[in-house]
Amino acid sequence: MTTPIRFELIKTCRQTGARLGILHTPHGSFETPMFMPVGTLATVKTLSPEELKEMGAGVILSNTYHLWLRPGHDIVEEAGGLHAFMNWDRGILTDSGGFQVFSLSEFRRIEEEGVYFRNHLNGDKLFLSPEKAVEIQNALGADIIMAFDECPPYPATYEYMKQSIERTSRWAERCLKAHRRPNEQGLFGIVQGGEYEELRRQSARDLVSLDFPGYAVGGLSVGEPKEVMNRVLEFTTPLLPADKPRYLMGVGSPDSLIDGAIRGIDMFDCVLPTRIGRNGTVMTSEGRVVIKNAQYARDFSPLDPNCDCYTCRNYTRAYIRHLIKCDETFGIRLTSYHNVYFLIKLMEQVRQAIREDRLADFREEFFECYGFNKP
Ligand SMILES: CCNc1nc2cc3[nH]c(NC)nc3cc2c(=O)[nH]1
Repeated sequence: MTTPIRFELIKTCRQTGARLGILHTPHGSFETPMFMPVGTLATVKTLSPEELKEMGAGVILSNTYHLWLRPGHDIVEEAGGLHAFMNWDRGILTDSGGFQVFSLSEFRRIEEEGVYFRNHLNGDKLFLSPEKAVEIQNALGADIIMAFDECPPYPATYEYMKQSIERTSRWAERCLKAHRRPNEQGLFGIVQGGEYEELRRQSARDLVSLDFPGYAVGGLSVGEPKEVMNRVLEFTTPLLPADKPRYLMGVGSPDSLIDGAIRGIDMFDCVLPTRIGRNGTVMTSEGRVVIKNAQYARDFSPLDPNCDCYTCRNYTRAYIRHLIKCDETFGIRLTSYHNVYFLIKLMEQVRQAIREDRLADFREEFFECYGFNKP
């Protein structure tokens, strides 16, 4: 079977072990480590495909659960798939809906066959199974689709986690069997196991034996301390094939992106840049700026003096503060544009540091400048 997703390992950073790679997809090839902007409802909120392209976005995410409910995967399929529907001709990854079921719907019942829960919009009873999640993603047509898994809450007992990962492995096999378009869409397995090394090993062993074209590390960025995430990555990524892409779901903040790349992660996604952008918080090379603060009322400097994005080249903190205070839509467009640009450019700097075998030095400099604590 010709897999549509291929990971090309270019080099490994001598200082940290981080990887520089190229992710080849049916909609283009993109360097890794990469940050993938999230476009839950088939749009990266407030930004156009042209703006995403000009800032260098390669792969963006859309959300199976949400698109299943609205507009319905049948309408997207009729449009010719997500790329045609949203006029995006680069890479698209869809998640499988599992996470939303666990995070959006308080009522739910998990059975072997799948999950029973309620539509978060109107309370209707719903059912998602590995087969249904793959059917929806086959209709949406993303280049990378995700297995249907359970992302247990943090913390979870060893006993609960063990039976959960064993079911997630059985679900992963059912996803592979249900996948109708393996030559056009790469199905990634999701490793679970919480903070338990033995369970991460068991989950990774099960999934690697099924030979997926790529693997995600799931069950993280769910409220655990950063040290726990880093420790889990340290003993999980080495269990995954070096010639396959590794995707850390739901991450993240600038420091977590750097620390994840150092621990062998190639792909990241997070709603952070557009979500905090909508309430007027921006990431800058000197730390976070909450633009509504009175201190910026007469500050005619750019959001970030070291940024060359459209927002920072053309508008001042005072002006953007004014727009946000007045609830002017253009304001959140400017903050969202800058935040997505910031993370995409951060990954460019990470890739350059890997080329120069100095990612640990870069981490030091960035943390110093950004104001993160050292360890
Ligand atoms: C593809 C659906 N499955 C799936 N999505 C996830 C999405 C996440 N998003 C975050 N933090 C914001 N952690 C996540 C974990 C998972 C996970 O373990 N599984």
